[in-house]
Amino acid sequence: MGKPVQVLFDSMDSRDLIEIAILAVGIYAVLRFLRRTRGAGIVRGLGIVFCGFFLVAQLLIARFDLTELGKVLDYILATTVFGLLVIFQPELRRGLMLLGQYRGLQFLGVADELPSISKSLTDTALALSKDRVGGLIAVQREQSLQPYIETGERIDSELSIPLLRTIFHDQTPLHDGAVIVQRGRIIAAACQLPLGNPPVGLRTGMRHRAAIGLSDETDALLLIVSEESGRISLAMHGQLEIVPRDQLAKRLAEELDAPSAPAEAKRSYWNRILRAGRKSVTPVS
Ligand SMILES: Nc1ncnc2c1ncn2[C@@H]1O[C@H](COP(=O)(O)OP(=O)(O)OP(=O)(O)O)[C@@H](O)[C@H]1O
Repeated sequence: MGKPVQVLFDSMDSRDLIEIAILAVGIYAVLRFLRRTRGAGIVRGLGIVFCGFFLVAQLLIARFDLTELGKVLDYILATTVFGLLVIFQPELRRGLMLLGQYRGLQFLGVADELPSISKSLTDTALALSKDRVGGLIAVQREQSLQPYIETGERIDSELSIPLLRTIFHDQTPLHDGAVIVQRGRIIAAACQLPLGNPPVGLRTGMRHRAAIGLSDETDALLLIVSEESGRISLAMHGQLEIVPRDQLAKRLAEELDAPSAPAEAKRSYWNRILRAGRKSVTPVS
């Protein structure tokens, strides 16, 4: 066993080392990108099985010169890559979306200008709070909220304050659940969100738990208006932040209006690409 390994090392030149290094960096980047996504378990499981299988197969092919088997394995490899593209389509889409938002590409007209929605959201929340109407609005940022959109009723309308106030009015059929805002538009209402755990010592109901849950699973920003107290809160990264009314406009502008959006804008582009599939645990300041 020692001899073939020795032969292998002796036959390697600097070009092979460069190729191995590039492959290692590529595999590391893919694994980091996929870490803590819903496909991470599949990658780990399938990855170990496939690597073992291919290593043994390649050794046998080289040893016994099994060219036909080699061709079959090439087909299997191509099919596997195609299958992985299908399985990780949401993650790839998110990566491409980040690419579109990269400032360096804006001169190509790749990145779209999004309308500022913080003003409309502030006015909506203040009005709901004043009328003691409960509200829950999820604002999609980089991670797609498509699975949650599909649990509700599709709307696709401009972000209109009267429409939001109407949706959350407790006599309307769509008032139960969350509204989802995507790219500056109201995309769906009455959406069901995953429930999270409230902070220790804070008594909260389902609306706040749903906001914490989604903000823990995705990078969405959640705006919550309490029906009981009129209190306005934001949820991000699994944390709930009670926001005084006079601070709401400033906080929403900081989080949503691109030039001053602190956490996301300051993070380097490649860092964001690599972290796209992961949950952030940064506490809200
Ligand atoms: N999984 C969920 N996803 C989205 N919305 C939900 C979910 N569960 C409950 N809700 C919303 O929360 C409402 C009930 O809120 P509840 O009174 O339990 O919460 P709360 O956090 O105490 O809010 P409030 O302070 O407004 O009373 C429901 O009518 C529904 O609109």
